[in-house]
Amino acid sequence: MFKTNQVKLAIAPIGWTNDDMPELGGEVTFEQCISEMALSGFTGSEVGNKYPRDTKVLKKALSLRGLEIASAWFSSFLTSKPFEETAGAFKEHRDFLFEMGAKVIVVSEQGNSIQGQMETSLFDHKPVFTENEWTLLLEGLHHLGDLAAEKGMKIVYHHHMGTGIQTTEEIARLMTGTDPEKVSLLYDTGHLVFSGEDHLAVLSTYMDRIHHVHLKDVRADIVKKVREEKLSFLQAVKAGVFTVPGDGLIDFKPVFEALSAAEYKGWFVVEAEQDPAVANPFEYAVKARQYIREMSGI
Ligand SMILES: O=C1C[C@@H](O)[C@H](O)[C@@H](O)C1=O
Ligand SMILES: [Co+2]
Repeated sequence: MFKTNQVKLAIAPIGWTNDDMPELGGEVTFEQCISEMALSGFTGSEVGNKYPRDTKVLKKALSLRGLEIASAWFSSFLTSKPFEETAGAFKEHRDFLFEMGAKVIVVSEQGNSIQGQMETSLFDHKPVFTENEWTLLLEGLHHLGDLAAEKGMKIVYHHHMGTGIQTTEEIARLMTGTDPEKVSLLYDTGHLVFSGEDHLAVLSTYMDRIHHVHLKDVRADIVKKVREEKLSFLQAVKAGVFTVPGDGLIDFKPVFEALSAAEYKGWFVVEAEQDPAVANPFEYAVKARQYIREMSGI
């Protein structure tokens, strides 16, 4: 299906230690995490809070295990703080990723976000941007795209539950309001399906803007529970709303077929945050690796 030199397969450390709730997997070491990633057959990783920030140290630890850095998350506050604050932090993050050899930078707007609030009902209190916030966001993203281009890199925008860019309509406004040369899209199956969006329609509509993919599956019974019990995003994660591809309700075959037909080039990142005390991350990484091989040939 895919040409093997055009796509690569990574896994995010969030299944081992969760940066949004560091108590989940707090006891798991950096070495255990990256060793298990390599042992389960992945060749890349995103960056977690236990990863050394010294690029020489990090490169050595990763190359010993045949791993590369695919990208890393960046929280922008374009709608809620002066642009200079986001720009300063972004440049530092960009330079770190550039040094690590990554080509794309994951950006998600966290102004007014409720994703980090433990008690806020996800489906009742999702932020909706005002016109002024839309302007700040779109202009700010163009500037971040320019800063990324200084290093030959791209920003890939991460739509996310509990933020101002979650639904199909919000993604559409973001895509039509930004220059494709400056702002690309990160496609995250789990967030779209959790939100109730048609993930295949989003994929086909924005295929030419998608330059990074997060592969996450969703447990249908937990989505129902989150809606009925008005849980927050973090409570949903703790309850097990996300899992690895092949373990939830999403059929990944059409996702891979569409991306392969469009000759997608870049990283696929398995990203399935759940409580490592309940879902052993190594076991789930092996399960994901096997399912992806069966579904895509990667
Ligand atoms: O890419 C991601 C990074 C996490 O911090 C986030 O909460 C998760 O859900 C996600 O998709
Ligand atoms: Co993601």
